[in-house]
Amino acid sequence: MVVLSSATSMRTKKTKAVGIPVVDLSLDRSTVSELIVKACEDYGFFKVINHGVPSDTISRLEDEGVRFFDKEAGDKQRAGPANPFGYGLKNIGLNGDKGELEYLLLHTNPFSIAERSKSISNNPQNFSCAANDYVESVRELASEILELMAEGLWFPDKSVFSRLITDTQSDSVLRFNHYPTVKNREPCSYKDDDHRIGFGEHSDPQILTILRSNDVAGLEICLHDGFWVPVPPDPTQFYVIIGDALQVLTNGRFTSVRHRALANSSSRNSRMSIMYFAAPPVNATIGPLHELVSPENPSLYKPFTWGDYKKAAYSLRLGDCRLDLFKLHPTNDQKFPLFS
Ligand SMILES: C=C1C[C@]23C[C@@]1(O)CC[C@H]2[C@@]12CC[C@H](O)[C@@](C)(C(=O)O1)[C@H]2[C@@H]3C(=O)O
Ligand SMILES: O=C(O)CCC(=O)C(=O)O
Ligand SMILES: [Fe+2]
Repeated sequence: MVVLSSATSMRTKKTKAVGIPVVDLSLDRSTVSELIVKACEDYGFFKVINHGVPSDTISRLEDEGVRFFDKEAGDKQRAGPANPFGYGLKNIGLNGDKGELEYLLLHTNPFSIAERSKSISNNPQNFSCAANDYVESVRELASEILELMAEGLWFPDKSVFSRLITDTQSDSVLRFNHYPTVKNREPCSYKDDDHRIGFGEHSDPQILTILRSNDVAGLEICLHDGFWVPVPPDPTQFYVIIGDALQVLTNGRFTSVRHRALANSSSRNSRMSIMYFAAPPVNATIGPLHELVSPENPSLYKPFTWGDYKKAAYSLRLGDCRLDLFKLHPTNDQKFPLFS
């Protein structure tokens, strides 16, 4: 099943009908695992339906997010500045990237959530509880999807990916992005050609991302041929984004999709998205799995720890191709020198 959308090339501005894959998790396991592998190879992105996350778990966290972003600027600033965790306004990361948004970035460790919630909410216990329940539910969903991927790739060990994110030391992150409505004539912090950018083009560094938004559009993904495809918002379902670490683990068989969020200029309502970035522990080694390496498919990346990769990500700009730093067979057009 696919949802139809239209794609625009940055250069030609041509559009074409494009189907974003939809995976129904209630179908039989072997069909689901095949569909997921195909979506990961072709798009690095898909939508899941019948995902099993309770609607009440979603709405409780959504309400907490709305309550926070509705606060006075000064109150929100008590939870900032984002360094990288906390409340951020227009500044993304530590190297000068900007976008038309405000956000909250939290580590998913329950102690860290409990500490942060004191500056986020007037009822910190409610916030912590909603965030922990949500994290637990989407972690289960992410773990199920990773097991289905391993099955679809015919790996004997079906938890080869999932155990990286279910580890108690997992470095996973929860993010709320809020894109206020900007009128087209208002000055804009970040503009790329004709686009007012909410969150600029990038790939996610982690293993995978589970994204959900309210019913306001803005997210776009980039296809292998360079066309940008708007993703129709669907508040009841989740989108899955393949991250760089999964690209490496699968030796390039799955590709991390580049995506962006356009600033919210056409809608009367503001857009809010919530992302769970599923990551391994900081000291976990990420490298191509031996099942996907052969003389015909030599290893494309040198192994690194998740900690090394995060360090590289935070030393670069949002749109940089940080995976190039870890390629084993660099080409001349690469942007960065390799680490020695
Ligand atoms: C500019 C940056 C923001 C980011 C860290 C980075 O240096 C490059 C990767 C960015 C990203 C994209 C996905 C997630 O939103 C994020 C939390 C992550 O892990 O990597 C952000 C980082 C951030 O906003 O701190
Ligand atoms: O807000 C969105 O829809 C996407 C944001 C995103 O890609 C990110 O925070 O990494
Ligand atoms: Fe992202």
